[in-house]
Amino acid sequence: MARVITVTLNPALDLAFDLEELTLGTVNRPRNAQLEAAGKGVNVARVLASLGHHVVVSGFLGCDNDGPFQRAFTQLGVTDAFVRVPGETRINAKLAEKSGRVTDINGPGIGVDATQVAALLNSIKQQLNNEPADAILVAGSLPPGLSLTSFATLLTELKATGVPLWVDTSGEALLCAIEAAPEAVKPNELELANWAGEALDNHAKRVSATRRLYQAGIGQALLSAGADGVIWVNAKGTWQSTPPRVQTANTVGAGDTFVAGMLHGVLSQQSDEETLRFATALSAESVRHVGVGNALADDFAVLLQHTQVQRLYASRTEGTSQ
Ligand SMILES: Nc1ncnc2c1ncn2[C@@H]1O[C@H](COP(=O)(O)OP(=O)(O)OP(=O)(O)O)[C@@H](O)[C@H]1O
Ligand SMILES: O=P(O)(O)OC[C@@]1(O)O[C@H](CO)[C@@H](O)[C@@H]1O
Repeated sequence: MARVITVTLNPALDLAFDLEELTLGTVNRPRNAQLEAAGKGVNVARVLASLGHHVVVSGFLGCDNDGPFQRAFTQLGVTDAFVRVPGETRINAKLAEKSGRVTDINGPGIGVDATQVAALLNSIKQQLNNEPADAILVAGSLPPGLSLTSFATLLTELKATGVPLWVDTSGEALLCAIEAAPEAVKPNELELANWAGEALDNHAKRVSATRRLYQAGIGQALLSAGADGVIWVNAKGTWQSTPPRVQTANTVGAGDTFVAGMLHGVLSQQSDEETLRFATALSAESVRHVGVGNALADDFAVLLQHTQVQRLYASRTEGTSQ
């Protein structure tokens, strides 16, 4: 089993509401409400730990409400290396309607300063000194106070440790991450469109943009496009997957489940086809309920069977003019 350090710079307590239908400007009374320790890297850690990997969770956590995180980390059996900062970690509201539509309200998060960023880097390096890691994942948005320049420096320092660096972020932070050329990035369609400078509204454009992402120096270029599936470009070629049809209840955490599934396959030396099939099926499993995907679901073998995986090109240049 692998050892992975997940870094969530801006974690959250996710408050998931299960609504028949959201009506703006009125009192909405959900059928259920659930509060859970989350944030992208924490979600990835949940999946990796459930698959038997050793996980160190890191990032910034507010001192004043870290109880639910501590309880979750103990239950998951992950090592808590979060740097504590004064104040409260944000609470993000997730409003899921019966139709499958989800509205996210994500707070800005707790502010951090340069001293705390330096403490975080030292703490991750300390973890690496204690025991080597097979991958570092940096996931989610940047908290207030962490500038793009500091983020770029953090990524450069993490990359310099020699441990494969995976990044899943959005907006300006994604552009910054791509500049740093980590081992892997996993934008969704809108996020990659922002980098590509055009809407990725058809298959050909999605494939072409993901191949350009690979050419920009990303070893594992991964584009997720919801129910339309995934494009994956690496040194061995270009792959496409399509998830099985599932009843969508809550899509929050689907991308995180997918990233965790990919890390699991790659770090377990599974074939590319097996890796992509597993990660795609697991992320489809996750949208059927609140929370991350569960590989122990009764019908997981059926989901795997109904996940389509196809190799589009055998090398990164096949099918191009290069
Ligand atoms: N409606 C769906 N049906 C089946 N599978 C889905 C659906 N939505 C998402 N998935 C699976 O989850 C993966 C990730 O979803 P998506 O592209 O929406 O990521 P994301 O936008 O990063 O998600 P997140 O909400 O976690 O930020 C998809 O590639 C797909 O495999
Ligand atoms: O505001 P960010 O950091 O971009 O995203 C945070 C978040 O929406 O991502 C996870 C789902 O992927 C949730 O657990 C969490 O609330």
